[in-house]
Amino acid sequence: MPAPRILILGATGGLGRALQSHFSPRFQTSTLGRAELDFEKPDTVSAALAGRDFDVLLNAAGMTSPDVCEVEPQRAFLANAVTPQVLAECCQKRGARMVHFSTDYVFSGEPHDVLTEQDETLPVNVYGRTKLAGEQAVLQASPRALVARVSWLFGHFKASHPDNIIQKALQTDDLAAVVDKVSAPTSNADICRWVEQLIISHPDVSGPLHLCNSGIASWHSWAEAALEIAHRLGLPVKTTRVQPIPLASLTQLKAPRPLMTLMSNQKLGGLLGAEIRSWYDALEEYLVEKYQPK
Ligand SMILES: NC(=O)C1=CN([C@@H]2O[C@H](COP(=O)(O)OP(=O)(O)OC[C@H]3O[C@@H](n4cnc5c(N)ncnc54)[C@H](OP(=O)(O)O)[C@@H]3O)[C@@H](O)[C@H]2O)C=CC1
Ligand SMILES: Cc1cn([C@H]2C[C@H](O)[C@@H](COP(=O)(O)OP(=O)(O)O[C@H]3O[C@@H](C)C(=O)[C@@H](O)[C@H]3O)O2)c(=O)[nH]c1=O
Repeated sequence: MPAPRILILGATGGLGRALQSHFSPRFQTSTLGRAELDFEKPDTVSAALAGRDFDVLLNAAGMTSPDVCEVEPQRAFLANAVTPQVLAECCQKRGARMVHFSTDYVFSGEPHDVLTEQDETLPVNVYGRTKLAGEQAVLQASPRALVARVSWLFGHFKASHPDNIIQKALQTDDLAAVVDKVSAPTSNADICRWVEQLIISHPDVSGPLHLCNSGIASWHSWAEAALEIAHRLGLPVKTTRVQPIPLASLTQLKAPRPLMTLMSNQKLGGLLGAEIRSWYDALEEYLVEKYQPK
């Protein structure tokens, strides 16, 4: 079978840039940016895809700030649900496979065991509701699509919580992070490797699939882990200790956040035939690459 041609949407974002960087040296890859396809204009999708040759469409674009989605629900619905649906319809028509990225925020956050692909979804904010609507619309339009739910991303192309806390700790020892919110931090680089294996070795896998590193973290333990690693790497952080605070104390947030969204990666591990490494190991690798490049 010839190598699939890959079209990446959202290639200016954190995950999209990682996908572009991973796939472009290995596969024939192209991208469509906001100037060519505005996700708030679903009626332009068909024209934007015309003349594009691809076998796999990776959709990492969308309105990703829960707080912006909360105050712009119609725009969020267009970007996160309607346009993905039209993309899926186009993929289905041309026999292409769509990999659509979704989120742990489709779950309610109520106390629960680790969440499997079969567990009930019940988002608590507009972002989660529009992402869930997108999942359902994509799978209805293209049953062979893969809905890749990811959580708490980190990596080279966009600063996230560990980068922010390290930057703060270089200035001050007065740090706080939320302790009662848990999930699995996940490496963008690992997601790229998993997606490549899923595309090449599992062309028939479809439906929701949880793509996350192993282990559990709170925003607090994730922060302290990042600081301990940074300290070990010789960065002059002023502390490795972070004050634990409740999510309820972040009164500036416009969208409610779910508390417990830890997803099971058992199905992913079974498909790949390998243990999925822990978020801690993946975070350590990322910080070594960032602060001690070879
Ligand atoms: N970051 C995280 O922790 C998590 C992310 N996810 C999901 O993973 C995926 C990738 O997230 P992430 O990389 O963080 O996202 P980013 O916010 O970093 O990137 C979003 C991408 O979408 C594009 N985009 C946004 N609005 C539009 C629009 N109207 N038209 C065209 N393009 C648009 C952006 O383009 P531009 O540069 O032009 O703005 C950018 O390329 C998303 O589906 C997200 O829901 C799920 C769970 C956690
Ligand atoms: C981690 C953290 C964030 N914050 C603040 C910073 C920011 O304004 C706000 C939200 O932080 P974050 O952006 O990290 O969290 P959030 O917007 O909830 O991030 C989400 O992104 C979307 C795309 C997802 O799908 C989720 O899985 C999740 O990763 O909370 C704190 O005050 N303390 C903390 O410990």
